[in-house]
Amino acid sequence: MYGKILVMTAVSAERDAVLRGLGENDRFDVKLAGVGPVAAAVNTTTALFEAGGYDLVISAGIAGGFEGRADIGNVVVSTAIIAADLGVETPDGFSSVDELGFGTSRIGVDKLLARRVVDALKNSSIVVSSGPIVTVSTATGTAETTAELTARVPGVAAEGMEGYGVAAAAHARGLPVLEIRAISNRVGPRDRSAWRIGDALASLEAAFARLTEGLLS
Ligand SMILES: O=C(O)c1cccc(C(=O)CC[C@H]2O[C@@H](n3cnc4c(=O)[nH]cnc43)[C@H](O)[C@@H]2O)c1
Repeated sequence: MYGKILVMTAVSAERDAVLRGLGENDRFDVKLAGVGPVAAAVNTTTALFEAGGYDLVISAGIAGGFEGRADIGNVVVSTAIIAADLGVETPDGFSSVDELGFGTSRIGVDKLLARRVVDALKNSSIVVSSGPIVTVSTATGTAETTAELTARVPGVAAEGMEGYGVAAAAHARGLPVLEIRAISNRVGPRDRSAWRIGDALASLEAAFARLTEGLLS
């Protein structure tokens, strides 16, 4: 289905987990995006210029999961990639760039592709769900922001810091994009002691070990 696939992860621990999952597979390149949407957009653009011929770009890594949508250790496959803090604050609340007429904060995902990946992951021990994944420049750390995001983005499942940057770079080259995140923590009041990065990296590895079925068959 897809020939050559570029996977962008923020940090090397995520890249190594993805590579362990993929094993020997020369159809995937896994490169570092850096942390945050700007670094991700710049580094994805560079990767796409350095080596052409990609058919699909994937933003992958760990993420926060929204309560009731994705628990720690679960994997989330994006149905949309949304820059949740791209806009302005007004006395009446947040207004997105879409509402302001300055562009779009939402990059769509091929629904059939997302479904194929979810189905491939479901045939394993991985607990997988799908839904919008938001990208933020400042990770959520309060109940108030969590509630606001949940109200503003119906069905939001996970929060990361790179997806929209990777997606914008792919979109600019006319390439399809997907975000796949393994949950390390719950989105909400900051509690570093509750983070389970090891569990999330193990899920990320397991997901990429299964992924080839959904993408390449
Ligand atoms: O120290 C903290 O309280 C803290 C809270 C949220 C995120 C961080 C990071 O350092 C995240 C960096 C990295 O991990 C991804 N990630 C993981 N969980 C989340 C999250 O709940 N919200 C946003 N991003 C998250 C992110 O994509 C970055 O690559 C520290």
